[in-house]
Amino acid sequence: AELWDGVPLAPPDSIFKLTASYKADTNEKKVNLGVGAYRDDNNRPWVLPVVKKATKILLNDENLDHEYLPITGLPEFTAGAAKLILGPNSRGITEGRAVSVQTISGTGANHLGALFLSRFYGWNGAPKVYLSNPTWANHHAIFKNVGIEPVDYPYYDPKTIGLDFNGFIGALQAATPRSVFLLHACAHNPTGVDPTEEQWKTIASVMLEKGHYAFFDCAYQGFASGDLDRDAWAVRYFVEQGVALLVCQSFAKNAGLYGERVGALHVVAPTKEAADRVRSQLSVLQRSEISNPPSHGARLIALILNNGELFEAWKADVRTMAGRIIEMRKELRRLLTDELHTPGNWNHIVEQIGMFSFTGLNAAQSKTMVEKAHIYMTGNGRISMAGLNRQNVGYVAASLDAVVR
Ligand SMILES: Cc1[nH+]cc(COP(=O)(O)O)c(CN[C@@H](CCC(=O)O)C(=O)O)c1O
Repeated sequence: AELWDGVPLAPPDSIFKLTASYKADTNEKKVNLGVGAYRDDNNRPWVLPVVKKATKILLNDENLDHEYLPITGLPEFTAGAAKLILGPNSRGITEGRAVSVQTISGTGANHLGALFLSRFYGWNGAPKVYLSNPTWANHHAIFKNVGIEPVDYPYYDPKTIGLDFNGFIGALQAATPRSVFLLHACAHNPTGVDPTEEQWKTIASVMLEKGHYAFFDCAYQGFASGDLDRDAWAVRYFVEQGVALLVCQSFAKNAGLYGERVGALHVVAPTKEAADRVRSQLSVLQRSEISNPPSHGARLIALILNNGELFEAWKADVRTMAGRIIEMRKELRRLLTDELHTPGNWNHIVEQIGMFSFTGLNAAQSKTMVEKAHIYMTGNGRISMAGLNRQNVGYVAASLDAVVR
């Protein structure tokens, strides 16, 4: 047999394939509503003004070197990142129970968290993780890669194009005690449907009662409401309530640092002594995989998080991005409802929050949007609202109207 004969041909990743197809498309009407990456009103990637400021500061820093970072990353980055998501006065931080490790963006945090659980969590039988149905395209592969079997929990209700809250709670109650549930902290991907604060409180109380573990994935802090603290509410509430948890954090979207791969994993342990042991094992795992993380993006975020003026400027930039997306939600819903009188109810376009909208289009309709209208979107009906702008929103609305009629 030839070397690698046993290697099967894997299918291309759905989201990255969409981006490649969009780039290859020569039709001047093409619109990219695929990858969850922010674009300004001229459909250009947006380098946040605050990131430009921080970059200049770095470039003028005579002492800047290219030495290794510690295995757990740049300390002024991880400390700032922990405060950002857990809250500046979090008991997890003040009691020394929060373990923070800089990772290769949000994906790296998901991976390291999953790898750690696969090795050290007290599993009831075969390792498994409950993932929302639907969830981010990459979640299943991340957990399978470390030997944790993904299992779906009900999350989205196609009838209401909203949250299947009863199904979700039912799954929490039916699962064996101390099961691991992945929770989207805010701006659920792909549905844009988040639990209300009241619903989060019920979810937390059932998880406490059952001893479940909350594996939070937070890739869009600031993108849902435009307010960094509001979007961290669920995570902070769960820490306060004493739910066992970890949080995966990404700065790809809210800082526009997609390709710099800036993220962190925060594990909140029950005691400081446990935290020290968890940190030591996370370091062993990180060392064998990447040894230590890249410095550039972490330095930018550390400057922004630890300098009052830059932090305020960043909050303004986050509000700009969230604000433009919310404007596009309103405009798309207005066109469909008031101008085109498109069949169906389109209120979910404005009720959903964050980067994405789950349109309710089925696979065939989504396919038609790509093939006929050159509007690139995922097969599950998800559109990235950041791909909309004043120039193309009319064309997208007309195309949506055509496929649903
Ligand atoms: C829920 C979630 N978690 C983690 C990540 C990882 O992000 P990063 O920090 O870059 O590793 C993403 C990005 N998902 C959007 C971007 C492309 C991708 O799939 O990755 C998306 O769904 O379009 C998420 O949507």
